[in-house]
Amino acid sequence: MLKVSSISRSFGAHRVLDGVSFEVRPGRMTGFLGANGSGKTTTMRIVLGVLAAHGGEVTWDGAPITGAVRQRFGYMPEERGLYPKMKVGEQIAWLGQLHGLDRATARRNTDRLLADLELSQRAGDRLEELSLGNQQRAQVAAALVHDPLALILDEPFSGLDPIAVETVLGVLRERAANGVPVLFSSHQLSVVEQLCDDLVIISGGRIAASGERERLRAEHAAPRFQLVVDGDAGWLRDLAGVRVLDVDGPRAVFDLDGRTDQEVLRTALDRGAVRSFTPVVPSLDEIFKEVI
Ligand SMILES: Nc1ncnc2c1ncn2[C@@H]1O[C@H](COP(=O)(O)OP(=O)(O)OP(=O)(O)O)[C@@H](O)[C@H]1O
Repeated sequence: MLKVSSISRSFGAHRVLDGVSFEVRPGRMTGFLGANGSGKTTTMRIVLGVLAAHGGEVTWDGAPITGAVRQRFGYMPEERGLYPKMKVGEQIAWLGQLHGLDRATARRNTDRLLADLELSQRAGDRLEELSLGNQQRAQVAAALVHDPLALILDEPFSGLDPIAVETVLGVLRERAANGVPVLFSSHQLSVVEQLCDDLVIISGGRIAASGERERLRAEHAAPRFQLVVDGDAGWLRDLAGVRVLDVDGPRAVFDLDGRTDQEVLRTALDRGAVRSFTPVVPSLDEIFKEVI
C-alpha cells in the first residue's frame, strides 16, 4: 500500500501542501480530485520523488520509499515525457529497458500493451504523427510497460473521447484487479465519478475528504427522496417537515426537514397509490461543492 502522511511543501512563501495524508490501496482505483492549483501535481511529484517534501513522508508497505522501489512505480507526468520524433513501439520498449526489463520482455510487454490500448497499428509511427488522443494512449503505455508496483497518473483521461476513456480504463482496471494501487488525478468530476473506487479530494493544499466513494456519498447524503404517485404530487409542498426541491406532475424530489421518510410515505399512501419512493444519492458534484 502507498501511504502519504502529513506531507507539506511550500514554494517561497506560498504553502502549496499543508499536512496532506491519504492512502492508495492495492487493487483500488483512487481518484485524486481537486480544482486547478489545489496541489495534485505537487503531491504526485513528491510521491514519485521528483520533488522533495518539506515535511511528512511517503511510505510503501510501511517503509520509506527507496530509489529501487520508486524505479518500479509507473508515472504519467502532467508534462508528458515522450519523444515526438521516436517511433511509438521502439520508444515504449526502450523505456521498459530503462526500467530494468530485458529486451525481449520489454518488446513483449510493449506489444501486449499497444494491443490492449488499440494502438498496435501505430507502433511504427513517430509519436508526433499520432492524434493527441493516441499520443495520450502511448503515454499510458509508457507508464505501464515495466509492470509497475503502483501507478501514479496525472490527468490520464483529459482530452480523451469516451471510447478512448473506456479503452484506457479497461487497461488500468486490469492492473488494479491484479493488486496494483492506481492513483489518478482529474478535475473532471463526471470521469472520476464513474471510474474510481476510492476518492481523495484536495482543496487549497489540504485534504477535504477521502475514502471509499460510496461511503463518502452516503456520509454526505442529505436525507433526500424521490416520490412518484398517481396524479399530482404538488400536495407535498404543503406538508410540514419536508422541503420540496422539485415537483413535476406525479414526481417530487424533497429533503426531509423534521419528518421521517416513513411518515411521508404513510401520508402519500393515505392519499392514493405510490409508484415509487427512493432515496436520492448525491452526485460527486454535490459532494465536491459541499467539502471544498
Ligand atoms: N515549481 C513551482 N514553483 C512555484 N509554484 C509552484 C510550482 N509548482 C506548483 N506551484 C504552485 O503550487 C500550486 C499547486 O499546483 P499544482 O500543479 O500542484 O496543482 P494541481 O492541483 O495539479 O493543478 P492543475 O489541476 O491545474 O494541474 C499552484 O498555485 C502552483 O502555481
